[in-house]
Amino acid sequence: MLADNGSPKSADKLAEMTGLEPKLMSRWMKHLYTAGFVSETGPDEYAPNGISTALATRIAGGMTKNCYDFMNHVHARFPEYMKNTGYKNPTDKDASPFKYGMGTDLHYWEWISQPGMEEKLDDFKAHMEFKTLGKKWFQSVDVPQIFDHPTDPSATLMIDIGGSFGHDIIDFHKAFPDMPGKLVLQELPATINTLPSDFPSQDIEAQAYDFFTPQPIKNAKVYYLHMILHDWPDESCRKILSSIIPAMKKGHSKILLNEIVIPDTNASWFSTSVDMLMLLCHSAQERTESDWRKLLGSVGLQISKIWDCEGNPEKIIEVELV
Ligand SMILES: C[S@@+](CC[C@H](N)C(=O)[O-])C[C@H]1O[C@@H](n2cnc3c(N)ncnc32)[C@H](O)[C@@H]1O
Repeated sequence: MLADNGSPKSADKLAEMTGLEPKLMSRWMKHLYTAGFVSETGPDEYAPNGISTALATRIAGGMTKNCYDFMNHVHARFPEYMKNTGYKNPTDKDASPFKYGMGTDLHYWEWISQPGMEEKLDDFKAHMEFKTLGKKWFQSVDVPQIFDHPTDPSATLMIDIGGSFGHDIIDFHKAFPDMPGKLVLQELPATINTLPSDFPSQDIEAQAYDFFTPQPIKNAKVYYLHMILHDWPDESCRKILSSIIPAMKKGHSKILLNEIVIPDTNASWFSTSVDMLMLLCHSAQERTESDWRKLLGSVGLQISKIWDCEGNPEKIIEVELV
């Protein structure tokens, strides 16, 4: 649809360009118009609108495919899953709606990291980039205060644990190129092994690491986890946090959780939509402030501050050893 500067095209023309049978294209385009995805410019003639133009980009298109493509199998079988599990709140990562719907024994991350899933992993990567297109967390908090005005270039400034393909830590480095200290991206080997050769390895170290194993980098200033714990039920979150705690230096190290905090009333559609996605993919959840305090307290951590991030649903939760 975007060819020739998005000029209006007949359904027949679109059929010719894509190989669809013209009658099918005509029926389809009428429906896409009623659903708000395209503009109708005449009888059986259409042009892209803002939505179709955005969906044609790698980032918005990949995000949409990641949420709906194979996940439609999970949505379709969810009522059956609920019936079989007695309509209980799913909290078992080994018996998630995803596993049931996809008919797989693999957890979401194992499934999407398999050989042959490169395109789906790329859609996931696009989804992660999409959700950080707006204002970044470090643009709406007092960064020097959080990092306690660092001065030692040989110390580890921040580790982005489960940082996907590095988009957050790369952007942080661009925003604070002169802040002293090392930056590290930690991720599963399937992701680290596919980092582009131009990954800024001189400035940011990339390390293959499973966050259920002991954190190898001790005394870092900040252990940053962006939308990690929301992928896991409480029991798994306790294991992830417990793998970091022995590496932390009391009075120095912090964990920064960049996570949704669901308010007690008037939650946003974004927060509850992501909550439903976490339920389906991982038997996991978004959390309220009291959920966070309870979870963190159960492993000997405490919240020192929650930064509102100018109303963004994703907050910065500053966490220290008790
Ligand atoms: C929801 S994504 C968040 C990615 C990134 N932090 C962001 O917010 O854009 C969760 C990430 O955790 C990574 N992950 C899952 N299991 C992991 C494990 N056991 N060890 C390390 N990373 C893991 C996934 O590969 C994925 O990139």
